[in-house]
Amino acid sequence: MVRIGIIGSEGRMGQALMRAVEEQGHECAGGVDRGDNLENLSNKCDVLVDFSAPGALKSNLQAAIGAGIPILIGTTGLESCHHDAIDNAARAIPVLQTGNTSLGVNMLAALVKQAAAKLGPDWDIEIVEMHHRHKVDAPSGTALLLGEAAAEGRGIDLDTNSERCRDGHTGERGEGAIGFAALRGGTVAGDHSVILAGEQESITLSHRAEDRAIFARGAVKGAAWLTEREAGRYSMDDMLGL
Ligand SMILES: NC(=O)C1=CN([C@@H]2O[C@H](COP(=O)(O)OP(=O)(O)OC[C@H]3O[C@@H](n4cnc5c(N)ncnc54)[C@H](OP(=O)(O)O)[C@@H]3O)[C@@H](O)[C@H]2O)C=CC1
Ligand SMILES: O=C(O)C1=N[C@H](C(=O)O)C[C@H](O)C1
Repeated sequence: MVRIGIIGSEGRMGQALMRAVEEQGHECAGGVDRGDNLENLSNKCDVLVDFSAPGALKSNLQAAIGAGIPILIGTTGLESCHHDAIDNAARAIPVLQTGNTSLGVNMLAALVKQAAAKLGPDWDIEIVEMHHRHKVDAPSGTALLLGEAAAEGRGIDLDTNSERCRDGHTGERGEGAIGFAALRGGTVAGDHSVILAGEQESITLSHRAEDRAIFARGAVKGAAWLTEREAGRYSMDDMLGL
C-alpha cells in the first residue's frame, strides 16, 4: 500500500485519481489545489501525483525534493524551461513525466515509431487530436508524445520539423514535416489519430479515451512503481516495458 498525495485534487483528473487510488488498494494521503500548503502533504505521503498546471511545476518539484519523495507529472502544456526543471529534479528524486498515462496511448506511440521508421520520408505524418471544451493547451501533451515517437522513428528532431499552425496562404507542406491539428468541443476525453499519408494510400493509427479513468489508473500504477525506483527521469515506457 502506497500513500499518494494529489496535486490538483479538485480538478477533473484529481477526482478520477481519488477513485483509482482506492480501486488499487492504496491510500490517498490528501490533496492540494491552488493556494494550499504542499509541504504538509509531501511530508505525509510516499509519492506525489501532479495533474494541475504548468505554473505549479517548479514548486511541486521543490516540495518533492524537500520531502525526498518521487513525483509523477501528468500536467501538460510544458515548455523547455519546465523540462529543464524536471531534468534537474531527477538528479535528486525519481520523476516520471508523461503526456499520457494510459496503456493504449503508449502502445500507440510504439506503433507510430515503428511505422515512421519503416515507411520512407515520402510518407507525410499528420497528428489530429480532439478534446473537451475546457482544455487550455494545444497541441495536447499526447499529440506531442506521438510526434516525438514519429520523429524518433524517423531519426529527425521534432522541434525543427513541426508544423503546428496553418492558416491563410501557407505554401506547400514542408518536406518531412510532422503536422499537428487540434479540435476542441463537448466532453471528449481524448481522441488522437496519427495519419501517415503516402502516394495513393494512407494509414491511420488511432486511440480513443472513453473515460479519463484510464489516465487515472495508469497514473496510480506509475506512482506506485516510482516509489521503488532510484533517482532519475522516467517515462511510461520504462514502467510498461514497451
Ligand atoms: N498525462 C495525462 O495522461 C493527462 C494529463 N492531463 C493534464 O492534467 C492537467 C489537469 O487536467 P484537468 O484535471 O482536466 O484540469 P482541471 O482544470 O480540471 O484541474 C486542474 C486542477 O489543478 C489545480 N491547480 C491549478 N493551479 C494549481 C497550483 N498552482 N497548485 C495546485 N493546484 C493547482 C486547479 O485548481 P483551480 O481550479 O483553483 O485553478 C484544479 O483543481 C492538464 O494539464 C491536463 O492536460 C489530463 C488528463 C490526462
Ligand atoms: O486535458 C485533458 O483532458 C487531457 N490531457 C492530456 C493531453 O494533453 O494529451 C491527456 C489526455 O488526452 C486528456
